[in-house]
Amino acid sequence: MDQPIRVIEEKYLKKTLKAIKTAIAHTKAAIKQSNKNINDAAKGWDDVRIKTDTYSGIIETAMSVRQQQQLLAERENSKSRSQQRYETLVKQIKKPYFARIDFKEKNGEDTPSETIYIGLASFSDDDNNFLVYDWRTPVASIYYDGGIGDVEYLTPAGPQEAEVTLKRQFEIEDGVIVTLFDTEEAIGDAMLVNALAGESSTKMKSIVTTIQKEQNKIIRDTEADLLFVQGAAGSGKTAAIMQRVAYLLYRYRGKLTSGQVVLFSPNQLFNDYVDQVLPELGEQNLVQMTFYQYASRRLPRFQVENLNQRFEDQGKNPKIDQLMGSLAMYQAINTYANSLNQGGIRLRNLMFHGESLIRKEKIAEIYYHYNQNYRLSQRLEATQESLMRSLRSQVGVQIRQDWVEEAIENLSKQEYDDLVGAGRSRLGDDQEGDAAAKTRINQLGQGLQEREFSSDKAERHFLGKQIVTRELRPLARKIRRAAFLNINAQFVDFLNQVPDYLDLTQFNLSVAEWHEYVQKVIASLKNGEISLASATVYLYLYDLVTGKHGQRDIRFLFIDEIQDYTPLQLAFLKFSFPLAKFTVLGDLNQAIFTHENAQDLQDDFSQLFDGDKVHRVELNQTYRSTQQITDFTKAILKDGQRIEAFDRKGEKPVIKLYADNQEALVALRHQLSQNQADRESTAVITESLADARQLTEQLQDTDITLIHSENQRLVTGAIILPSYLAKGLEFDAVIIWQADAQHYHSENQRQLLYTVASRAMHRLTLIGTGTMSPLLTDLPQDLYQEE
Ligand SMILES: Nc1ncnc2c1ncn2[C@@H]1O[C@H](COP(=O)(O)OP(=O)(O)OP(=O)(O)O)[C@@H](O)[C@H]1O
Repeated sequence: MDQPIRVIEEKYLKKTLKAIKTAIAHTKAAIKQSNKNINDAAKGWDDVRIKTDTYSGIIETAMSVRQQQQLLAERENSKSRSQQRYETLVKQIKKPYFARIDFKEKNGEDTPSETIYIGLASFSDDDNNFLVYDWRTPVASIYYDGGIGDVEYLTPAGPQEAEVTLKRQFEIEDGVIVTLFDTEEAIGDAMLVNALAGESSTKMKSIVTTIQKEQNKIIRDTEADLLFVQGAAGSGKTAAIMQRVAYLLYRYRGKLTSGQVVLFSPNQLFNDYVDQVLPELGEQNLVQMTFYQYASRRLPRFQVENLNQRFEDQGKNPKIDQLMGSLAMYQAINTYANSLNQGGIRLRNLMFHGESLIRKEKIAEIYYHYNQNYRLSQRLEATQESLMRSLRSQVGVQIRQDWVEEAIENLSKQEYDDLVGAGRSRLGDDQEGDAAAKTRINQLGQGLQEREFSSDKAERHFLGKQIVTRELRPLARKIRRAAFLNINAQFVDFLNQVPDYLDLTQFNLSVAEWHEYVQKVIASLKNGEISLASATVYLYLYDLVTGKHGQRDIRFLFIDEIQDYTPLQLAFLKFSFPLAKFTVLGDLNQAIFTHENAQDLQDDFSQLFDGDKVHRVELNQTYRSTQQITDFTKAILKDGQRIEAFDRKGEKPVIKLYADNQEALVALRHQLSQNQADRESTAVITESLADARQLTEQLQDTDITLIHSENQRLVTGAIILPSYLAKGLEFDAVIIWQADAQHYHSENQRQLLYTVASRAMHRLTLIGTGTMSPLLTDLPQDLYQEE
């Protein structure tokens, strides 16, 4: 029986490979032709005649330059399309598909059975026969959603029922079928076991061949405005969202580009870890950033609190942390900003040559003389226009001032030439083809000639005007950038007024405690430092005052490790990306920053969306770790019962406690060599960065790399890293350093311990001194070995 199946399949593969080969040859020829077309088009530059004598000549020149540019762009586009296709085909010829399904559509009629093959991308031959279907096509969903029998899958026209009669999985390497087997399940366990058997790597891989049904739901959801995924550590949240991005880019191809999809990730290391998945799936990478980067980029004058500082500082005043990140704070900012329509805007004088040219009182008068119905953004815009008018009228005033006379006297030859036009850049010099440049050329006439003046007075007037305009330009820029708003003062004013805008007692805070905190914030602002919590308040207030509406071009926003965000941060992101559909993923049990507050997060955030458009998916099956490690880590949690381990056997986690640090270090060295001998790549995870640094010192003579900053690269081989940098990553073997009562003693660290322990795929060792951490003493003893 086996033989004929293999023969049939080999025949189909041969036919497919042959067609792909032909397509490769065609595409190669197309690329060659495109290159030739581009060269031909480039020659067209020789025919573009530059005429600058007359205005119509200039326009004619600009038009032919533009035409020429368009022609080239079209040909470049066509080349890059062919090149992309070529790259896909080259991948396809190695592994054209990974599955086959035979099914009948159930639509009341007696439809014939269909066979389709599923691969990374679709492939059709010259006669438009689809030999392979992209895994993202609606029909391919059948493969992921069920076993043999009836399945329902979603098409753009609505749900469709089908009866599946065969599911076959393939492993094809370099165009050769290595294995093939039929399965009755959704995704055969054998395939999954195989996929999970590999070793950890510094780069995440795609899971396209073994996507699970629950994950498929996440990947293909296009209805939700907010898709909330709660999933245990290692349940494939990150893997699923990378697939989802690839799916969305396919589903909305032509309308959606990878630049319109943004992922907020826990740290830079994580960005580095996942950056191969999309290229592997034949798509371009999305925009990835951390909240810290987002805030820092927008606040270049401040040193925003980084991951390490945030980790070390947390919990100093949990009540304040909770208040600063709450939705009550979000509301307070809204109400406060609204009140600025009546009064209270903080402004700066507009300074010119060391004196205030337009005083802030005057600006305030302008700002508030507009209609009551004006919104803050309109008020600001109208004020800017009015200030620009005042500035323009200043030209006539300033031109008569002594400083202008002096400036004219002191002009060097070069400055003079610059002002009167000689040596100024001309159309084409800087590729600038805008109307202003054309007009300038038109006015200046041809060549590097100087302007002629009818009299000394006219010359003086001309020069004076040029000088004053030049000097006033920075001020004009300030007005356009609304730099007359004193946003620092506004922020502090808001903080001072917080007790009037929200109920401090709800957060168990007294007014005195609050003001003490505000003083600290002011002191750090003076040092140019701002916490992440304050930065969020600051930016939101700034956006409301300046009437910013966020980035409207972003269509999909992903937030990984959402439990580390505050409700305010999320509300702010919703405001900042108003047209984006949100996919947020997290594990409330891994809340290493927000702790128990994370539990309310889901509800808080959902409030901001239309209830019908909020979808929730829970992933409880874990894939990363062996059964023994998952059973151990889930027992660390108080309510980890729902987490299900994947049936993959391994060693039990080992807890090793020693009398002193010296002995513990000896054991650590021993474990490191053992792991190395067993080819298990190891991460030694410490609680803090200081601990990681100290340990690295102590292991100086060992081949081990300290990962101290998120901007580093992950390397192969043994590494040491602090807990907060391990988020989202995984390693063959993990050693938790100082896993003892002295270091992991507080209930607050339970989630941290769970997070770090759940990074291990095959081997978990906990090494400490003294007594066992109280977070572990309650664990059933059969879940671990003690040494
Ligand atoms: N369907 C699947 N097929 C094969 N491997 C899978 C599948 N789902 C998840 N995995 C693997 O399981 C591991 C954990 O996945 P991932 O990192 O996405 O989990 P996570 O939920 O984001 O975890 P954490 O919250 O701990 O960061 C990865 O190695 C991933 O490739």
